Amino acid sequence: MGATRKGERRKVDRHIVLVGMMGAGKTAIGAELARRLHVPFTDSDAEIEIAAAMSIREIFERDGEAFFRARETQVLTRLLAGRPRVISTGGGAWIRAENRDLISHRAMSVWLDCDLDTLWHRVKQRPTRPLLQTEDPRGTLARLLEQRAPIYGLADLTFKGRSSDTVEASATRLATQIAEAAPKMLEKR
Ligand SMILES: Nc1ncnc2c1ncn2[C@@H]1O[C@H](COP(=O)(O)OP(=O)(O)O)[C@@H](O)[C@H]1O
Ligand SMILES: O=C(O)C1=C[C@@H](OP(=O)(O)O)[C@@H](O)[C@H](O)C1
Ligand SMILES: [Mg+2]
Repeated sequence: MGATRKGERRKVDRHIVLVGMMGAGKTAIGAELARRLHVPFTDSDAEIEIAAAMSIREIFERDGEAFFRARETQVLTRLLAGRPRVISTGGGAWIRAENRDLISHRAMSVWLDCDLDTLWHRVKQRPTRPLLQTEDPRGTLARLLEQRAPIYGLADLTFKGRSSDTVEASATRLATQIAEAAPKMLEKR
């Protein structure tokens, strides 16, 4: 059960899975959206880190990306089998066809679509993303965005981020957009 506003109880009968590029705000907006809908929130990267007792960066360094991707699919499988929640994925999760199939069966997928400048502004300070530890991280981000955008576009819903919005404002707008797109899923009790 959930509520978008005080006194407005809703039932959430499917997972909501956020996909999109690094820095799009999946982790930040996902947590806020879950609070609003009164459902649990899980970030798949955080789950992988807890299970491995290592940071994403350490996992990439020690075991490589292929190992990380296998753990990511395992974690998503487990989370999707549970009760409805908001799940924020890592930016590469939706790119794997196997994960898209898993997610599509059990969830509404939402692409947090953001322009390159906004993404870069948000990720450039933080050394936590191993894929951006390159000579030209902005160029890497641009290339990944170009390659991945058509695949993110396969998500059930596209949410256009605005650089001027706060996380809270984005979560409010996203909750409204989801309710409009899937009124049955967020039915008022
Ligand atoms: N409108 C906004 N939407 C999303 N994130 C925002 C916004 N404004 C500022 N931020 C900040 O940008 C960062 C987004 O990073 P994060 O949520 O980790 O993205 P992702 O999980 O998609 O890589 C966070 O630090 C968040 O607080
Ligand atoms: O785009 C990607 O392939 C990745 C995105 C990261 O998550 P965020 O999108 O939450 O930064 C994390 O899963 C890992 O560094 C790989
Ligand atoms: Mg994240």
